[in-house]
Amino acid sequence: MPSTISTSYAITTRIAERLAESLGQRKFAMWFDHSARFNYEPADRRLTVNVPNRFVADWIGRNFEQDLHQAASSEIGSDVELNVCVDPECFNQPASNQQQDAQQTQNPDFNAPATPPSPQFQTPTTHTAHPTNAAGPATLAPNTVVMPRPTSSAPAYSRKLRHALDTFVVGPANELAYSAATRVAEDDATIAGTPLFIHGGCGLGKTHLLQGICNRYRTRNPQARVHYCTGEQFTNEYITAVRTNKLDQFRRRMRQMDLLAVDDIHFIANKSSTQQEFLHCFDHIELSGSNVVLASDSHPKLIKQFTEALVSRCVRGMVVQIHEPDEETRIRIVRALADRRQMILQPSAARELALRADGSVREIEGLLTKLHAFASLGGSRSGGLLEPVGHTLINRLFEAEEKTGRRAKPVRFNDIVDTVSSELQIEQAKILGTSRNKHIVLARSIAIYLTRNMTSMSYPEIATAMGRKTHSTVITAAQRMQRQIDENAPILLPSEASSTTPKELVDRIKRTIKRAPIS
Ligand SMILES: Nc1ncnc2c1ncn2[C@@H]1O[C@H](COP(=O)(O)OP(=O)(O)OP(=O)(O)O)[C@@H](O)[C@H]1O
Repeated sequence: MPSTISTSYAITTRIAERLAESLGQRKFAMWFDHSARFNYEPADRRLTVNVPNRFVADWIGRNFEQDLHQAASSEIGSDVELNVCVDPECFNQPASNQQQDAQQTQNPDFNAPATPPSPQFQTPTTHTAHPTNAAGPATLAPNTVVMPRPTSSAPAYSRKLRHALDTFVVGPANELAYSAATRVAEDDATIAGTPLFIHGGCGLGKTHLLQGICNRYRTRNPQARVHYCTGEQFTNEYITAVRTNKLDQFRRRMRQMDLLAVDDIHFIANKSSTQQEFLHCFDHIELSGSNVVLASDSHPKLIKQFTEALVSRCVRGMVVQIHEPDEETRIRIVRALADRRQMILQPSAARELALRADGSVREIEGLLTKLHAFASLGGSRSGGLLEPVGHTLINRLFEAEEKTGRRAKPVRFNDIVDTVSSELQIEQAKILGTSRNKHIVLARSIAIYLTRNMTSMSYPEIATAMGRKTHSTVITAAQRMQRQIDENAPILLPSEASSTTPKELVDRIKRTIKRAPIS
């Protein structure tokens, strides 16, 4: 059994337990025990609740959305996407089919070349009121409804898209993406029919922008047909349509959209038939002057197994990247996210958190959730209630995280130079020196770029650490590295057998630095 399935199983069990605790056993038993099936997908931080009919979906959506969110985010440590899906079949499946079902999610495309639909879509799905271990026979536990099960149906009730453009904090790293998003959302006639492709690392706000676009578009055009889904949901909807002989309906619906937003579009990369379907849909929408907005973790040209046709459609529109936010933006993001949780942070605490949290905004979110819990656990009334959270509490949180090994100590300049030196097999003295050899210059630029991104050091401080009198060369090096990452032209290093790209190289070194044992 793939470990992700058992992990997901364990997580959904705990989420259900938390939910039962917060709702009370009676309410939980009434609405979830026999009529809900949970599936958590860690990669997407998405919790799907499968229910047998629309009535239950609506009820759960209206009455328990907050509790579900609360239960899931306290378990995961950050907010999750929540879907409530009607899937009657899910409640007819014998328990023995569950493992098969779970394994079949690993199948990348339901109708990979020239094969009939895979059994995934012929096998009836399972229901049991109790948690079932995907690895073996059902184990019964009262009042818990958990079963890791893939989502194979389109969400019938998708909770209201929660992100708005107004709550997006804009800074140099994301202003281009934000401005493009605003133009699409406001139906700017000069870009009608021009697709928008937003790409960037994990947790940097792509979903936020896509949902924000849909929400604003809908507010401005209440009659408009707007559809937001992930690449995975698009795939599932398509597969379901094929399986149920409703392909025509699916096509009509998708192709008539005024705005189609597909998040994590890379999900369809290795699925040839889904890609083809999406391409036709894309063409129809574009030709009618409507809008397609896509998001992915990479530039379209770098998504492996994207067909040439799809890449060309994507790149002829607006392709914009979101970068990791700079220090000032991060501080504003910390404040905005704290506001969302009704937490009051002292200014120095917001700064401290912004400096110590990792690159992604999701990381900041996770820390705020923990901070909130930490404050309550400590018996303090701060952390969202009455007293502002200060520096001390944040230091205590980080100390606790370091002790339990959940967080490495802050990265230091020397750690970075050390790692760059051993990864690229270039002596530290050379990295800190003035040689213009192109590989040494690259190593130096990477070290500077990562120091700027992974530590709180300012450019003048980095210059001093590098033994430079002024910081202008340090800024140039960081900018050059950013340019190389954006262009991402392959490079061949003497220390490597095959070529790599600057992004891959920088990400790899970053991961090594993060994995380094706490010294
Ligand atoms: N600039 C920002 N302003 C306010 N909130 C932000 C910003 N960037 C990210 N966030 C918040 O951080 C969280 C993660 O963002 P989001 O889910 O949009 O990231 P993502 O780029 O789609 O990540 P992934 O690729 O992992 O799906 C969300 O709660 C989002 O609201």
